[in-house]
Amino acid sequence: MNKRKNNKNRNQGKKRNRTDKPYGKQPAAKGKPKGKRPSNKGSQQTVTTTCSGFTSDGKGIVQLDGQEVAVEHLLPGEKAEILVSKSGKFVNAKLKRVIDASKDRVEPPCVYYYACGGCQLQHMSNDKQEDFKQNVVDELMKPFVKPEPIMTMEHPYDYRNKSHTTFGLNQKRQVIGGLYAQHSHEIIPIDKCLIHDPKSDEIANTIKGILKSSKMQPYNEDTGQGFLRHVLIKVGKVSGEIMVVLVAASPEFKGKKKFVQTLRNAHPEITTILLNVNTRSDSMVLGDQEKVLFGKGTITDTLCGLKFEISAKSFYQINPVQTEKLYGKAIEMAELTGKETVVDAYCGIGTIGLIASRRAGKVIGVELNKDAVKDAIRNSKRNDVTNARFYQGDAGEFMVQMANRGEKADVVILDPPRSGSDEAFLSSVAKLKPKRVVYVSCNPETQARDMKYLEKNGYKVEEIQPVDMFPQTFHVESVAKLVRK
Ligand SMILES: C[S@@+](CC[C@H](N)C(=O)[O-])C[C@H]1O[C@@H](n2cnc3c(N)ncnc32)[C@H](O)[C@@H]1O
Repeated sequence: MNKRKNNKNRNQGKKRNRTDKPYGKQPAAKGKPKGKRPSNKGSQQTVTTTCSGFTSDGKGIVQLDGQEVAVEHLLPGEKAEILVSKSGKFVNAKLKRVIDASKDRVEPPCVYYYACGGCQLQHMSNDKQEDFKQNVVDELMKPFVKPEPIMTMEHPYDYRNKSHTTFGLNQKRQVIGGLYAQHSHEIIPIDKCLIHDPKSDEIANTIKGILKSSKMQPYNEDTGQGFLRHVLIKVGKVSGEIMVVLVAASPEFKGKKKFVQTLRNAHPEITTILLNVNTRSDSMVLGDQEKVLFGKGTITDTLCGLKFEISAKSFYQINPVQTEKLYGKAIEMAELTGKETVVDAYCGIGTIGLIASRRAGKVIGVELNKDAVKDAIRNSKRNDVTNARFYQGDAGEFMVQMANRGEKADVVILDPPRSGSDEAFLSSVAKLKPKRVVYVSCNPETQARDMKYLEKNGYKVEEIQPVDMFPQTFHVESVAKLVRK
């Protein structure tokens, strides 16, 4: 397995010694007068306690009045002062000061870490992150088999091929761009995110500069005024192709020509620019309306030796280095001999199915997103694949129809969203009786739930492989092989 024990990356070697000083720029320490020891203050109270374990999202657990409470940025075994506030039955606890630090604590390499919330584990050494994720998967998979050691990443930074920057005005009405703070719509101005592809941050900073020097205003969610909401950037890590999607509140793009020209002059490496119009008030980044301003409107990248065209609205795995390991394992678990009929459910742009097609008799892909299905069909042509068909629709309904028609599937590979699959899909798998099911998941919790259903309905989990697709965050990917009993 790819262990990163010898990894000399940014936060290795910066472990702190045990000390009673506060650590880094912890959020709870912000704005508090140094050295002052607050005690009871209204419903707030400072408590000294010791962390007993982790929650599944990487927070520390402390016991308060017999109740388990989660504290961000606290590590098991650490003694700390925490600020506790109570409102009815609801207890909120924030880390104020670490008194006795864990050997696993490191200085977070990102200066925005405590304000941003996009990453949750940067205060842990890479080895500890690995242990934490392994334990999360081991714990969830206890009813099945012992998971394999997690596949980690040599350089667990700069991996995201997709970035998303939000623009707004600060209190001085200056243009800012960055990420939303956790659980809020407050923009944290950020110039560089350590898990983004560095090129995408350079481009986002250029766009911020163009906004500052033009009359274009960022969109204001409260007033509904302004134009530019977000910028989505997708980078083909192998091809070097770059897509910039300007997400605006209206299709009226004044100064469009000049904006596009200025951006292209600054970044000739951009291969396509799109305008996406999002008039919605929910948290969806992209709206339905899309217009290509420059280039072909898609980018292409290479994964596992095949070329894939990717649209703005299609899903594409965000960490291609780890995706190759994940897909390699999924294909190995499928045990294809060249004859099998394979279902690639929740197939996105067809990546897994097209890679499997080289060793299968026939591939049937199903996906809800229309643009992704178009990409999948184009991708099968682009790679001269003649034994794959892709269909648009709900995977559950599609499988019900397949089962009702008495169709055959030897292997079902599924890779649903975080919410997991559904009973329609899983009960149809049980009816179709494929020899093997390969379940790829970005949420082992829903994966375990669905595998429990499959175990009750004729399958046995034989192998589980966790993969760290999202270093520095609490998220973990898992791929499992189930065989017909
Ligand atoms: C985690 S992604 C996996 C995509 C692809 N397998 C890959 O590796 O790139 C999940 C995909 O499921 C699609 N999806 C979500 N709900 C769906 C449903 N009910 N039926 C079919 N596809 C769905 C999403 O659009 C997305 O493309």
